[in-house]
Amino acid sequence: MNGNAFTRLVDYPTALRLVLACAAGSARPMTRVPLAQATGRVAAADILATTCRPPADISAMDGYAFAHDAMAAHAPLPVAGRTVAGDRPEPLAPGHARAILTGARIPAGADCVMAAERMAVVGHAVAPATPLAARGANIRRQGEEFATGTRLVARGQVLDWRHVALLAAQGLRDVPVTRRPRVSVLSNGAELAAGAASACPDSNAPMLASMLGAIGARVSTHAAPTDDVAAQAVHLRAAIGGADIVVTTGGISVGGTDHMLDILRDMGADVVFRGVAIRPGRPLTVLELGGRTIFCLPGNPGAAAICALMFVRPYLRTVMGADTPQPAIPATAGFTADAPAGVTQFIPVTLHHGPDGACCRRVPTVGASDIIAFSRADALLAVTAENPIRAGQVVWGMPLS
Ligand SMILES: Nc1nc2c(c(=O)[nH]1)N[C@H]1C(S)=C(S)[C@@H](COP(=O)(O)OP(=O)(O)OC[C@H]3O[C@@H](n4cnc5c(N)ncnc54)[C@H](O)[C@@H]3O)O[C@H]1N2
Ligand code: MOO
Repeated sequence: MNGNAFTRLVDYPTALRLVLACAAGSARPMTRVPLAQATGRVAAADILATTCRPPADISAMDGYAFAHDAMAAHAPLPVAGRTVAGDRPEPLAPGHARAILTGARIPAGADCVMAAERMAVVGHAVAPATPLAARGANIRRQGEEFATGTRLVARGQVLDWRHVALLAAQGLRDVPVTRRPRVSVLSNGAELAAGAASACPDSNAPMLASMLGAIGARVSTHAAPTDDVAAQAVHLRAAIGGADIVVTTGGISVGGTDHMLDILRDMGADVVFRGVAIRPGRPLTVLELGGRTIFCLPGNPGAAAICALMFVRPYLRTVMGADTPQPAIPATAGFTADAPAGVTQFIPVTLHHGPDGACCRRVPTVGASDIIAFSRADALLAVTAENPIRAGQVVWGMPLS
């Protein structure tokens, strides 16, 4: 044992608040990316419409445009020309109709469109075959969808196909986004050395690279496959160099080979908190060093996953400027669960379609070392002594992917 015992655990809400406070001081600078690469990136500025939509009055139908009064009084009207999408049409000659296609600008002088299948063609003229449509019918008015100056995308929006469509329709080719934070992931422990007597493949680094890369981080992975303090310090320094954020796993508990905290303290890091009242994941320790936040996650893969999901992921979203919260999914609990006093317990669940909407079932887990439970689960639930889960109650699942 060493002098790094978990003497003052912070509770989960406090730990999350402290982590997000660290993130608040390190907002990312801006860059521009082509729309095709914008999915998952965070808008770095509000984007306002430079043109309204539709940009002019346009036809909603393939058919005929005409002046309502003229058609009411003098049908059939002779057809003069055709207007298609992309044209700038000549004004309509008085007393005439114009063949028009969907999306085409309405010629000046026309104030009504009827679909072709509702019109009778009489020689070179057209007349309604059904009751005459109302004045203004089948015309999409200029700006009816949005006006010039409308905010199309808010700063902090996580971009997806919906925003890509909107921005592309404005003729934009790229979009201002926050830069991707560089995250160094470092796995610690002599058991990770290929030649170890009882070698343990490193699953934490690939897991974290996958999880954090998926939300936009640029992740590099490092290994300190040793329990030697000096050697671990060398690997840690290499991981810190060039990174905005460092995430280590292993070597953060109180065992004789758990050196991360001592090494970081020797480097001058300030401890933000040491240990959180969560299960699994209690050893999570967060420090700040030279403007970087350093997350020391427990080595147990299940515990490392929970700490990354519940702390590193929201931290990165905040650093990237995302202001939309991670969506949570409501579901009816199909089970009962309690937690000990003073602890937030995270339990994996599956989500199903039930008779009254989504319902969830508990996934069996052997605890912090478990790596298969998450692959069978869809979401995590938080349980406390004050907020136990009772069968039939609506709970909010935090998605795992
Ligand atoms: N006396 C105490 N012992 C422990 C405590 C405690 O409070 N007092 N806390 C326990 C808890 S909770 C956890 S979680 C673990 C965390 O310990 P460490 O963060 O120091 O992790 P290690 O001991 O290095 O490794 C734990 C476990 O995970 C495996 N591991 C490590 N790295 C990887 C990796 N990259 N890929 C896959 N698996 C990895 C490692 O082989 C160990 O089996 O401490 C408890 N002990
Ligand atoms: O809290 Mo540890 O992370 O359970 O095994």
